Amino acid sequence: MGGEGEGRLFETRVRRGRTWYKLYAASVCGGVCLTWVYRATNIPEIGEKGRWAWMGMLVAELCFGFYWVLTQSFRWCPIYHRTFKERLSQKYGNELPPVDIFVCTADPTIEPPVLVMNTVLSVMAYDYPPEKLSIYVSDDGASELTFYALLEATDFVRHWISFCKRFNVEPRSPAAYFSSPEQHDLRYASELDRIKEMYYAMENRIKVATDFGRVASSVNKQHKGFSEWNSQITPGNHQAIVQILIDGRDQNAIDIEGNTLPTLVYLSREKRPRYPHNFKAGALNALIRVSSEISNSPVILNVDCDMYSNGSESVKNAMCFFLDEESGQQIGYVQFPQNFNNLDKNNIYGDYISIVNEVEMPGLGDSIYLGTGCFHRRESLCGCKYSEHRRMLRDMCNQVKMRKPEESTSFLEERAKDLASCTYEQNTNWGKDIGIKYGCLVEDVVTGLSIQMNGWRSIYYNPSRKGFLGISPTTLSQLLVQHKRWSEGLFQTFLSKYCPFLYGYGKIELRLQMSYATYMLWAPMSLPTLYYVIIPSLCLLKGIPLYPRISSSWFPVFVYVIIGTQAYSLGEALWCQQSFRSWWNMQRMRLMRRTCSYFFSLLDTTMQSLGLGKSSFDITAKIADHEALERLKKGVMEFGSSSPMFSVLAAIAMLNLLCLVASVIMAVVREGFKDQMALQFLLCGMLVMLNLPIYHGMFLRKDRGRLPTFLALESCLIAALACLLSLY
Ligand SMILES: O=c1ccn([C@@H]2O[C@H](COP(=O)(O)OP(=O)(O)O[C@H]3O[C@H](CO)[C@@H](O)[C@H](O)[C@H]3O)[C@@H](O)[C@H]2O)c(=O)[nH]1
Ligand SMILES: [Mn+2]
Repeated sequence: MGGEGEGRLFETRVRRGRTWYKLYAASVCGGVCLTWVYRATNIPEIGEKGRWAWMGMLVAELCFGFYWVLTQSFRWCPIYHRTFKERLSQKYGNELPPVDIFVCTADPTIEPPVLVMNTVLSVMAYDYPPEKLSIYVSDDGASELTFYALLEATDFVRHWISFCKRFNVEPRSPAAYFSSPEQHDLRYASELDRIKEMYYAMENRIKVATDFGRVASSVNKQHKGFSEWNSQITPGNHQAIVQILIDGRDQNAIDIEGNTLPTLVYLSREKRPRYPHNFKAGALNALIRVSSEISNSPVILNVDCDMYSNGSESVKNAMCFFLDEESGQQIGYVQFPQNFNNLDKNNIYGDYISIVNEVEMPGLGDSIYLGTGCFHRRESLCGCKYSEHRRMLRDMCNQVKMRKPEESTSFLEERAKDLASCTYEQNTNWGKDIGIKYGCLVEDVVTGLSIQMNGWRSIYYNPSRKGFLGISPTTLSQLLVQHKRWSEGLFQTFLSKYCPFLYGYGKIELRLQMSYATYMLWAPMSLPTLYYVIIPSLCLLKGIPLYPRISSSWFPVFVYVIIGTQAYSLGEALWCQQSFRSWWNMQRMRLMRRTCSYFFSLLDTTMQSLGLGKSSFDITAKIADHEALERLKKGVMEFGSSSPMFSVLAAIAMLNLLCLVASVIMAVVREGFKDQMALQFLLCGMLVMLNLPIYHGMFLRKDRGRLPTFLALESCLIAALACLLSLY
């Protein structure tokens, strides 16, 4: 898309070394085909032992093979973008288009107001003309504590913005900056102390209120906005609340150096029990409408409340794409990667975001919309088709917020409330053709896909300084629940009219269709995985061979496929600056996600298609208790609660342990080691190794994060029963 040339604001490069990769991929592909041939030609005769098990293996391996082909879409032709910010300032100076920034929050207990406020402060301090920034906070929790935190921020930000700009500090979330190891410059030590003190005093006031559960009555009088809260308000039942906390058009809204401040708006859309609120998608759509009334900027950035801005140049970077004269017109959105600042160094929860960011996403050509850290052109989000666009973005560069005489702040607020009412969307196309799509747990992915279908291109941009940092789950059950929600949403999308192969056919590249499908098929891939972690082990116990013997000429084929794919994935992890241990943990978590999250989401999807049950958006917690954090630091997995998912995990772990131990005993006591069992033995052994933290959590640990005792008993029982049943 981007290219050489003086005037270009960005360039696009293709990664080198692809020929080697293609040779490798072709050889693995050949290997996989050969394993299929072996399976198909060696099925035991009718009446022979293991005929069914064998056929199941064939089906599972066919699934794995096809899935592997899908994953090649990422690796075939990865591209990278680079922006030229100097040229942007040469060309446009401060004449840049205005930007609306949306921050979503939904629950003051699991998303603490201080966290939300830090995210808001970080985006208010962007290195961008402040009069062109408007920040909108959507609070689905309708919490006066969140409102209070923002109110506090309106004062602090006057100092913070000028501090950031004078000393060019990064990152610009105060909490993150004060705790970052980045060397603070001694030249401004006294200023730093002063602003730190101011921040912590404010943080303390907010925390006191948060602990108390509501704001003090003295604070209550400080702002008219508090009058919206009365004892009847609950998150699910309240009127629309819109408060313009800072009006950028107001002459008095200035920082301590006299520069204009960005606009800041608090919004809590109306909610009533009888009206579906459509979770985050509904919140974003209300934001789109409310912002169109107040600032109506042509570019929109949306972030989750935990995703603070870590790089103050992100807006300018995004503009390099939108304002590029050759291809900028067609770009519908620019997605920055998700990154996390709370990953432990051993990576016990096998976070693979680095692989996604460095390897998979660059391979798409375009980008998937990931729900946070994404800049949209307003038109693309509002359902306009690419060819229909009229105004060029660069013509909007001079658009500044002008106060029309009749538009007082309270007048705007009243108008905005109508747009945020729960009846507004009735009999409209909101959630269908306009705005974020409804009815899907991964509203972001579907919305991105439909923007691409409307003819817009998209950019995945991964700068070396990470643009955004958020919080990833810190307990195993949080993580599994989050993945369940994703895989459920993704699979439902695959089954819906948005299936990339049908919906996207002829409209987006095959490679992109395949990449979408790779994620959307997580849920059904749980079945072959479950088969593979149960049946070969049971067959090992029973003495039914499922793989070629060591002396067979098929043996090297299997070994090549196994070692080839594993070594490659290790190489990829190392290339992404992960350690061996981190890679090993990723393998474990991949297994757990597949056998638990994906399996449960498959079950739920099936139930729903039978008309039983309904999916819900379980918000990911952004806090953890102190003890649990200590364990995380030590690299110990947190089980804690007893979720049904853990029963499956534990049962599979016990089953493999039993099969391994029993087969070792039998080999020693009875017939000696059979060489046709070698690969099965290896597989079972590997599974036991991967499951070590589960045995540890069941039998050895005493802390509160261990697996509950009854779960240990239950899993032993199930595993023993399965073994006995398979023997007879
Ligand atoms: O009714 C709701 C539910 C959630 N949210 C907000 O949505 C964001 C994402 O929720 P979170 O529970 O943190 O989701 P994640 O597990 O982090 O979700 C990832 O996946 C989602 C799609 O499932 C995307 O929308 C998110 O941007 C992406 O970070 C948060 O800011 C929430 O406050 C709302 O505003 N209203
Ligand atoms: Mn999140």
